[in-house]
Amino acid sequence: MYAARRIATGFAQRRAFSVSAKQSSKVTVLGASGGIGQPLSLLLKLNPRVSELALYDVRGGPGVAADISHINTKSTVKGYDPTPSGLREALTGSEIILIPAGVPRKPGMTRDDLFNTNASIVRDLAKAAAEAAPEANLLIISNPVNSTVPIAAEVYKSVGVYNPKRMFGVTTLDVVRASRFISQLKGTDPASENITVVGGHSGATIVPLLSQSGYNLEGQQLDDYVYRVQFGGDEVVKAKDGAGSATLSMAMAGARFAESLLKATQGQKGVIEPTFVESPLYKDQGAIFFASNVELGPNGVEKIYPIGKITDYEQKLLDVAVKDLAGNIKKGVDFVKANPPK
Ligand SMILES: NC(=O)C1=CN([C@@H]2O[C@H](COP(=O)(O)OP(=O)(O)OC[C@H]3O[C@@H](n4cnc5c(N)ncnc54)[C@H](O)[C@@H]3O)[C@@H](O)[C@H]2O)C=CC1
Ligand SMILES: O=C([O-])CC(=O)C(=O)O
Repeated sequence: MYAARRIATGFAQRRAFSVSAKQSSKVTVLGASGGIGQPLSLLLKLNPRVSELALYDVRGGPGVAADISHINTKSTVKGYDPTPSGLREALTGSEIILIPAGVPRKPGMTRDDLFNTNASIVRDLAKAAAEAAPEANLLIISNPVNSTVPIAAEVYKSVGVYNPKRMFGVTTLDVVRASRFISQLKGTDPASENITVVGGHSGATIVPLLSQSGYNLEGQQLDDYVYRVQFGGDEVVKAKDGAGSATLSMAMAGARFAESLLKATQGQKGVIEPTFVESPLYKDQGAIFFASNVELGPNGVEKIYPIGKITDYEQKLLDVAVKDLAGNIKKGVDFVKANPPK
């Protein structure tokens, strides 16, 4: 299965790789019993780069861990009780912390409608992570990502341990969708597609840069493609009809991003993934965080790539995205200022 996933990873390093640096890593999932948390934990258990898997949730963490622990791969798996000490133990010594904790959308909702519930969940989990594992890489999946990442950053600042190189919003699903959708239009192999998607992770803030992959869709076909990438999440929300949003494709995307980070922390060079990080690219317009291609390294963010050459059409999309993003980011920052973690 992992071999198949590696092939499906557009950014995968294709050359043979001999692991030179450390090969063991503790990975923690907060929200491990959820729709994303369970398949994500399963995929992490199948990843030989993970040596220890810590599963925490406000309900059901130990059960999911017991189940996954029977899979015959080497890593150890432990579920933790939903107590402050359980959370602390799950986090201590962790190198990568993934947070898919929080409520998903129902039809008719935007991701921003999740803010009221998920902002405080992410704030409190980020506080625990900042205290128990300040050096770990924090990968935030909980929506609205455009605001939850700034929330976590503010919390880390309040604890005095913020390192922008180690805080990531997971936007990989947008790239996965962009690659799949173009392959459906063009009859290509989706595993070979590598569409750059920049901006943020909701609606108009998601900007696929199709021209950079040499594609030249026009008119309605281009509009439809862009809309599908921007609102791909809504397709799933509508189809699930009240039972949540994307979970399985998100688990794949989260596992892919974690795998890339593990490769980079374990010594591999040239690992590039798009991700939402503190970024200089549109800082002057208030978008302190921005998703673009990022080279990962042993210390997290190694290099943030510039946007590069884009069409006028893409520039217009980008202008809208940056404006929306600035508002989403400010909302997250203001939330922590008004409601600091306890
Ligand atoms: N970044 C992205 O591309 C995507 C993000 N998402 C987001 O991921 C989040 C999770 O989605 P699902 O897994 O479908 O939801 P879910 O409701 O199935 O699972 C969420 C889990 O979080 C747990 N939880 C809630 N509060 C917690 C806390 N304080 N500590 C630990 N665990 C806690 C719940 O018990 C539950 O098991 C949502 O906010 C959703 O919008 C979903 C798809 C894609
Ligand atoms: O649409 C949602 O609410 C979940 C999500 O972020 C996605 O599927 O991209």
